[in-house]
Amino acid sequence: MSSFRTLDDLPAEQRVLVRLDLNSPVEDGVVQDNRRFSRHAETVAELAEDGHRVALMAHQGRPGRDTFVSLEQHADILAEHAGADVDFVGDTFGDEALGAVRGLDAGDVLLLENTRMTDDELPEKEPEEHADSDFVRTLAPEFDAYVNDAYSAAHRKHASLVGFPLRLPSYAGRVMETEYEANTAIAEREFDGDVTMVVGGTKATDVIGVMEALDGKVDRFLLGGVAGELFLRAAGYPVGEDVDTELFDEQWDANEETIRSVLDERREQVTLASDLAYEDAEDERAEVDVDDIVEKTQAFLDIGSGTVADYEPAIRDSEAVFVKGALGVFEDERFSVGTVGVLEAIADTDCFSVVGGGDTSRAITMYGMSEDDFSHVSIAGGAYIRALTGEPLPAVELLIRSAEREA
Ligand SMILES: Nc1ncnc2c1ncn2[C@@H]1O[C@H](COP(=O)(O)OP(=O)(O)OP(=O)(O)O)[C@@H](O)[C@H]1O
Ligand SMILES: O=C(O)[C@H](O)COP(=O)(O)O
Repeated sequence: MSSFRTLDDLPAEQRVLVRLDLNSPVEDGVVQDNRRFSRHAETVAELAEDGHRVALMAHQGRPGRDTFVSLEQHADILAEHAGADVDFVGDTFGDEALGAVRGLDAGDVLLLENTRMTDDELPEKEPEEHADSDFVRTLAPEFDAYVNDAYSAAHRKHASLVGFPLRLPSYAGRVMETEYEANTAIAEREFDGDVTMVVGGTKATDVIGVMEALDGKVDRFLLGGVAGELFLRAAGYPVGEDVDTELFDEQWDANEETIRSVLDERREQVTLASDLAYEDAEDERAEVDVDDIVEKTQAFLDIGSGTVADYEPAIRDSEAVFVKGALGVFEDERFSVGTVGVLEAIADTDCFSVVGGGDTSRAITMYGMSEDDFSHVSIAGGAYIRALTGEPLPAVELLIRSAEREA
């Protein structure tokens, strides 16, 4: 299906420059382990075991943010998952980095410093301009091949993602390969039965855009989270407004027209929550039917159990289910009923299933579900959204161009 080359095509004994996406939550300066490490570790271990000399590039945070830190801790976490040593050099492409790269032996792995610490990385430029930057022109001649495994950053036109494939024969890593195939399935594959999309989370603008773009590809949308409340508002219920939050009003203004047109044109495809959950005066979970809500006086933090029961048969009857966004604030166990109930219903079927979004996929681990019960659990956020809508990903395009050039 994909028209880029993969590690199966990589010649032996290469000096490989590999782009990973290890961008992670950072709490009080401590980098938090997550799925991105365990997934990329497989690509890294394979390259090392095959005897290549491996230099890794990755980014963390953005300049000016608390999460903008060195990759020193990332090297240790990655090493643990890969079961191999991962050396670290605190330099991106200066003399220190070049010295460490030249010192690599077969099977060695080295992580270079945060790519966003060089000024050449971040400007959104055309690939040709990036390929001409000092960063790319200095590092590329040290390598025989470039491997991009950073599917979750593939929507960015940054030097380490789009510059190197113009200078080196380029290949997709294992994460890139699997993510690409699973996430484009909704746009590319024909399913015999119904395709269902579960839509929730806080980024309503993103998911409403997906709903609009997937007209014709999805038979049924099951709604929750912020988008779910905005749709209820459009359907005439007194919800979907901010009460001590900043999640609703702005996104309502930005999306009201689209929401109304989706409801007007495709009402039968959109299933709205029939009940919602909130925190009562005793700090317990309480539920209310949407028909009984007179005024929104406090936040709704989950879909209700009646809604979960409505959604389960729809999931059971589906051929494919795609998830984007959690149906409630699942991080608080009291409000995990919707997200966990729907994920468990998906896990119980043998439909083709993809769970996307960094936050949402965390619920699988948090509540003891097994990743193996889903066809694919994506580690991508923005790139997943773009894949669902069929928008091309610049870094993937460059891998395809490299394959065409070398053919
Ligand atoms: N009703 C709600 N009110 C407030 N927050 C909610 C509600 N429902 C879900 N959430 C929150 O949505 C978050 C997940 O949504 P988000 O839009 O970030 O999606 P994601 O696709 O998982 O992540 P990302 O795109 O960041 O990788 C969860 O952390 C959850 O707490
Ligand atoms: O975490 C992500 O979604 C990717 O690494 C992209 O990061 P960015 O949004 O800071 O470019």
